[in-house]
Amino acid sequence: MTTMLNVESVSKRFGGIIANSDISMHVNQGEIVGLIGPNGSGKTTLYNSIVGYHPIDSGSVQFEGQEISKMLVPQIARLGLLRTFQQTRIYGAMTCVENMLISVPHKEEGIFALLQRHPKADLERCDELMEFVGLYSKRHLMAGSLSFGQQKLLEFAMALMNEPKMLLLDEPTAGINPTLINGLLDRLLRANQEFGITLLVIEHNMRVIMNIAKRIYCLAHGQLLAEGGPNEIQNDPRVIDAYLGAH
Ligand SMILES: Nc1ncnc2c1ncn2[C@@H]1O[C@H](COP(=O)(O)OP(=O)(O)OP(=O)(O)O)[C@@H](O)[C@H]1O
Repeated sequence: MTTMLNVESVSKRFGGIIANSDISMHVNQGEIVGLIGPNGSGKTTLYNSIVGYHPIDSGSVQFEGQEISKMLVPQIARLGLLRTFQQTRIYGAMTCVENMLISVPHKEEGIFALLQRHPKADLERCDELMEFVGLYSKRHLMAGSLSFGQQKLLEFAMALMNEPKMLLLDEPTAGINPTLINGLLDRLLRANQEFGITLLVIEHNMRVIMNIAKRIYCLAHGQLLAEGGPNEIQNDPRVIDAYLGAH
């Protein structure tokens, strides 16, 4: 198995708060791996450290064997490693198609040039992905008129526009109704199987993460608490304690 993402002894503090302490983990090519932990355990900080949102204090992050811990977000994105956010980041006053088109970082062109030019390949890919996430009939509607769950699907499609090799998803199902959750889960699995995209998924919904991830890492108080298969993790007394202790 080829290691796609390798995180070695990563630490990050904010003033007196140790958000990540000596975290090591890896994700193999083609895997879906879960990242869980109570609120404030350091999951989002770890994502930000991986994709270059802030410098890490110590440790190493490698993507496909290349050290990326000193690189900036756009450089890392160009290598094919992207993250999504807990809160959707779409422009409500633009159509779904326009949101899709501006999500592709184009050759230093301004947003207006990009919207006028509509590269054909991008438009075709946009249509395919709108179909893929089930939003084709809504593609010319303002993104702000979509339900929250549909906006999450749009955001997922926007990430796919960049043809990532690996996506870090931050609570993809948060705030979505159960019917749409199943639809989103199905899309995540298909993106993994059909497009070959490796996934690391932060998720508070245990049913979801236990269903899609083959391996799960659990953080608590900024440290790696446990790693294992869904059953192992579900029955690990340290994980149970961390969650019970957090409520
Ligand atoms: N920019 C920042 N400045 C100061 N403290 C921060 C910053 N970002 C995160 N922290 C702190 O680091 C710790 C870990 O936070 P983080 O957001 O990574 O946890 P999380 O596991 O993602 O939580 P949640 O599940 O609630 O999103 C928390 O104590 C948080 O307050």
